[in-house]
Amino acid sequence: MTDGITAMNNMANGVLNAKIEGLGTTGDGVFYHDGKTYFLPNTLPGETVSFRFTGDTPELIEIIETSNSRVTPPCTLFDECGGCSVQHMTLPALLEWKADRITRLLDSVFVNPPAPEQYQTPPRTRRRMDLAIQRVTGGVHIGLHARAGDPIDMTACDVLVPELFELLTPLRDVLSGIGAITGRADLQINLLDTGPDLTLSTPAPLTTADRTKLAIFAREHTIRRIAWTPLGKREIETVAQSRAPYIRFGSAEVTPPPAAFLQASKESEKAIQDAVLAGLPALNKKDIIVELYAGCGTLTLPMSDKGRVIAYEGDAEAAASLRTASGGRRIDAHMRDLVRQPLLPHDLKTARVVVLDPPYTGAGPQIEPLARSAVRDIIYVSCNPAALKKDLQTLHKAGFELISSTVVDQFLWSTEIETVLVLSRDPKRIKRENSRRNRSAPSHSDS
Ligand SMILES: C[S@@+](CC[C@H](N)C(=O)[O-])C[C@H]1O[C@@H](n2cnc3c(N)ncnc32)[C@H](O)[C@@H]1O
Repeated sequence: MTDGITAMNNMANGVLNAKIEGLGTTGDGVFYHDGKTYFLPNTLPGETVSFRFTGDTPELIEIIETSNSRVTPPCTLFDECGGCSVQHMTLPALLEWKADRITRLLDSVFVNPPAPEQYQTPPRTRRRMDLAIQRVTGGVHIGLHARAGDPIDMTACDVLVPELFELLTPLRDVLSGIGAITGRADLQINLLDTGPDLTLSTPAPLTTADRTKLAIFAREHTIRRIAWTPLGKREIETVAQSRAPYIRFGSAEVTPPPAAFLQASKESEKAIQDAVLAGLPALNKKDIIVELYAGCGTLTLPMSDKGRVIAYEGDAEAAASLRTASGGRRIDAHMRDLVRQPLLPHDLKTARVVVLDPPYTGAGPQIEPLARSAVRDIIYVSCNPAALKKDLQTLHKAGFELISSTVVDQFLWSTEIETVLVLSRDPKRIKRENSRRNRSAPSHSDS
């Protein structure tokens, strides 16, 4: 037995027992044996299991003691389709696990950080999905890329918003007749305020007949836009458009480019926007908010009611769509690659606050100049705890403390974690926040 962990060797036939001690970043149960860490899919913290090694890989035989957090996965395709790695866990327990992971991360960077607020998007609210299309005898299957091997046809889904799930049936029909789908293809679906927005990527070019079929499909299903790209390339062509599709951010209507980045659900988008707006320092309308990685304006447009936003985004089309929607508002939208050309401390001189929402890899070369700048307040929206930790360490070294954080579970039944962090190195704000926390902490006499 090692590491104080239970890995109880017992019986004949190489059968061993182990206690699951945690959940790994991909959702597999973690146990320790002979000084090594092992992962067992479909097991949960606190469970006692029996397993056997095949080579160096443990294989689950039986769950001997079941966790209270275990439930029967609601979806009939769980374990097959490649999504939802932890549907055998209750949603409250999963949110608690996510919050705990962020708590431990924050504890490793800050001294006595405040506990995170928590938000979880409801089931069947996912409005953005990248789907794999596979030609099969007699038609196509539509499923997830995440699955190893061919996609499983998505005949059930507790994640996707019903309007998009219901569209899969007619989509199978029309895509079966598309000649350009000669093998594996790709379909990005975004649900905008004007309805579904589709981007199809195919291995062969669309024929004239394909284009006609897609245009008829768009008309019959009131889909405002269908775009097309050659598989693996970025040249996007609109093949059907009745009117400009749009999504509302704040009071503005934005027409995003095809396959644009959107937060996973309308509900989680609001939770993120609310956490960002609540975390802004007191501003007057002339104050400058510098926003990095602005996308099409999810945060930009609501923030422009609070101050003047100077927004930077690396994708030219996203930046252009934000610029078009910004007309008449206090927003300057710029296309800029912040890896190749990060903003330097002197570019940030006028910023009252910086809001950043970087991609999965984190802020990379942008974080050092941000830390060296004179900016006092930062709001960091993160979709990757590992990248976040690295960036927070740099910011903490430069004097930033954590004012508050919010964990947003927007990818249900997965281990993905979105977090909004409010940071400051303004001594007055830090002091105010500490006093507020001390006042609201339960005193000993309350207990
Ligand atoms: C997580 S998304 C956030 C977008 C937006 N804040 C939102 O909530 O919709 C990250 C954004 O960073 C942009 N991005 C990725 N790499 C970049 C780079 N090197 N420079 C600037 N922007 C980049 C992506 O195009 C994407 O819009």
